[in-house]
Amino acid sequence: MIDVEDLSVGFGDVEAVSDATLTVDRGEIVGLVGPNGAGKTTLLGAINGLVDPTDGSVRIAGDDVAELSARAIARRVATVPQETSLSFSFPVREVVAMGRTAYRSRFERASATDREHTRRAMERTGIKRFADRAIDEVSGGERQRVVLARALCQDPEALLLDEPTASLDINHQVRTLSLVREFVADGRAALCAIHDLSLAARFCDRLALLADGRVVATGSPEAVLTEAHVERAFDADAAVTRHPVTGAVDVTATTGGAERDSRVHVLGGGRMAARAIATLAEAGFTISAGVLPSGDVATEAATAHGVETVTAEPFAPIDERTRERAAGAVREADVVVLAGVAEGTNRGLAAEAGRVVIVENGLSNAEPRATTGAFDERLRPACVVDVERLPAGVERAIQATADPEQPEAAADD
Ligand SMILES: Nc1ncnc2c1ncn2[C@@H]1O[C@H](COP(=O)(O)OP(=O)(O)OP(=O)(O)O)[C@@H](O)[C@H]1O
Repeated sequence: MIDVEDLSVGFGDVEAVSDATLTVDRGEIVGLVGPNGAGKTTLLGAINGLVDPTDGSVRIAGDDVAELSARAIARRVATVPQETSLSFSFPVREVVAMGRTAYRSRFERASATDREHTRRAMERTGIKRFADRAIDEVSGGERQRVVLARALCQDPEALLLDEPTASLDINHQVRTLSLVREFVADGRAALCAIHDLSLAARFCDRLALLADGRVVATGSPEAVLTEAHVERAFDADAAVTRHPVTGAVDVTATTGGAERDSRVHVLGGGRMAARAIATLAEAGFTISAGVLPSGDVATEAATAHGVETVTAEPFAPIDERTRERAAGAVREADVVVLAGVAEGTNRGLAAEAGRVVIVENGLSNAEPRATTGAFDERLRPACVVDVERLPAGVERAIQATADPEQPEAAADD
């Protein structure tokens, strides 16, 4: 159904996907697993024709994607993207109905079939309750289900899903993947990038493990999720067992000793920074933080975890001595985590840091995603984290801080 052959995709000097070969047959879900930056999103982008390969080919049901129009691709493949923030404010119902645009001309009215597909997609994803609300007035997890409904409404032959469960509670994670199972049951196919290896093992028929743009293993979850594969691909210690309830392969990453020596400096503030501090502290890292506003939840979390913190009065100008103390901690850190939206001094400090990981509504290790205000372009080069060198434990702990529901309000300095 989906045939990817010797596919390579490059962005300038970066070869994001190298010589990847992969098939997804009718009736199966294939899980695409691998560390951040492995090339999963890029591979999905090449399959739905959004990204041009530098080499190789992609066929959907025998048709070469490079030779299909966008509309023809949309009738065959629907994508549930990782980034679900939509920059307009249509009602949920209309967002779902947009899945039908591949089937009619721009000014044509929705047919009875279109309406029936829209209704069924909303029913299956359980979003009817808020169908009349604006898309920017629903939570992150609800929005993710709306985007899945839009893809189902498109009635495609194949679904491409990029982290479809990332913002979902445990109930909706299982429901969503069960829906994908139902989707493939009648001979369609799904390829799903997914970070939760245990969920992947439970719901996918086969897995493809990607690392550094290459497919390093394919096969059954048991064959792919071995300790050796996981440790090599993710640079993490892993324990592979069987889940006591589901019986599926269960992967638990453990923090290796060397990672604990890393110094992490947290900039920003608010709940997101508080969670970054708590998770990193629990993972055993040496942490410093600030400049944080005194009285802020992040400052409270820092105090509770005995973190060395530079604080200043909220909204007051930051004096040079305070800034210099924070700058000293930033210089000493191996990794700087920008959690929540940092303005002014903190943004300047981040711009001076060698390696910065931005934590916002999810982790971005490569492309900075600012949720409010303009993004300071000076930060961009600093944000392209060298994944090879980023201690795996830092990355995992940071990911655990991602708040799926609420983009964090700015904690100004
Ligand atoms: N538009 C782009 N320009 C330059 N480099 C890019 C671009 N998009 C992705 N990359 C790079 O390509 C590589 C693969 O990125 P990709 O987003 O496909 O990884 P991923 O496996 O989906 O990661 P994640 O798990 O973090 O979502 C990374 O090194 C990334 O920095």
